[in-house]
Amino acid sequence: MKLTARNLTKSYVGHPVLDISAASFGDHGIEGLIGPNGAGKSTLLGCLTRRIEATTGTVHFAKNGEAQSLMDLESFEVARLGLVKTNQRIQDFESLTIRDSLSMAATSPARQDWRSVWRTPPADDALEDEIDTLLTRFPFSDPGGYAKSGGEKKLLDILRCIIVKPQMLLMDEPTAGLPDEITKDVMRLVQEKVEAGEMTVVIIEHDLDLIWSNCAYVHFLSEGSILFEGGPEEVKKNRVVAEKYMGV
Ligand SMILES: Nc1ncnc2c1ncn2[C@@H]1O[C@H](COP(=O)(O)OP(=O)(O)OP(=O)(O)O)[C@@H](O)[C@H]1O
Repeated sequence: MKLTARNLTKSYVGHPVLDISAASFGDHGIEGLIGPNGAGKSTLLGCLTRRIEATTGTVHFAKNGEAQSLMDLESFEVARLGLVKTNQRIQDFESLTIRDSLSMAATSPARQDWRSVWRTPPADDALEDEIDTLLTRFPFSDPGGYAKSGGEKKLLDILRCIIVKPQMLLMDEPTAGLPDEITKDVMRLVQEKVEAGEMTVVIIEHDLDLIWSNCAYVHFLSEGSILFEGGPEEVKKNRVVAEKYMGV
């Protein structure tokens, strides 16, 4: 699957924050999207998934060689197509237990407003097994109850996005608020899914070690535009990236 954007811009009250002439994601397994604070990374992912209305431009999502414009879709319809984004901000999970939250995500991939869901989702043996496996691999302090800390809510958000079985997963700062060990386990799970050909991934992250060690391709965004793209070694050595981001 491939996600492409053309002439994509976003302005807030006449102030431009995004200006992408062309961008393409999905050819490299795990891709990184890096850049300074305020560069427009979250805005770009928001525009790609229709959570943010772009000022101009087009976004297409191609599956099996057939490209579909996303511009007339609501964000939940984009998720239904298999393009799913984690949340930078931690959502309120107080209305659903961890198990129900995972179960609901898996059975209702199109549903975006999880807080509006109150009923208990239907049981399914294979799904229950999958949830058991995830909860063994990622232990919560109260696995039969609710996600408690900010880190647990963040982890649950990521696991819900993965259990949906997206074609492409967009991760906005997955390490923020997560202990190092959990981050490593999450990245191992993501690597497994990517290597199995189940999904591709785009990661926004300021932890550059995570980017260099996981991403096969990196997009560098600065002041709303993609200034450089390439393999991690090329990006590390690039003069513009070094000057604008790494303070060299
Ligand atoms: N709703 C909004 N109204 C006005 N300006 C906004 C809004 N959302 C974002 N911006 C501005 O758009 C610019 C890009 O923000 P964005 O969050 O996309 O950057 P980012 O690269 O993800 O930054 P960070 O790495 O700090 O998360 C920033 O200058 C930000 O202040």
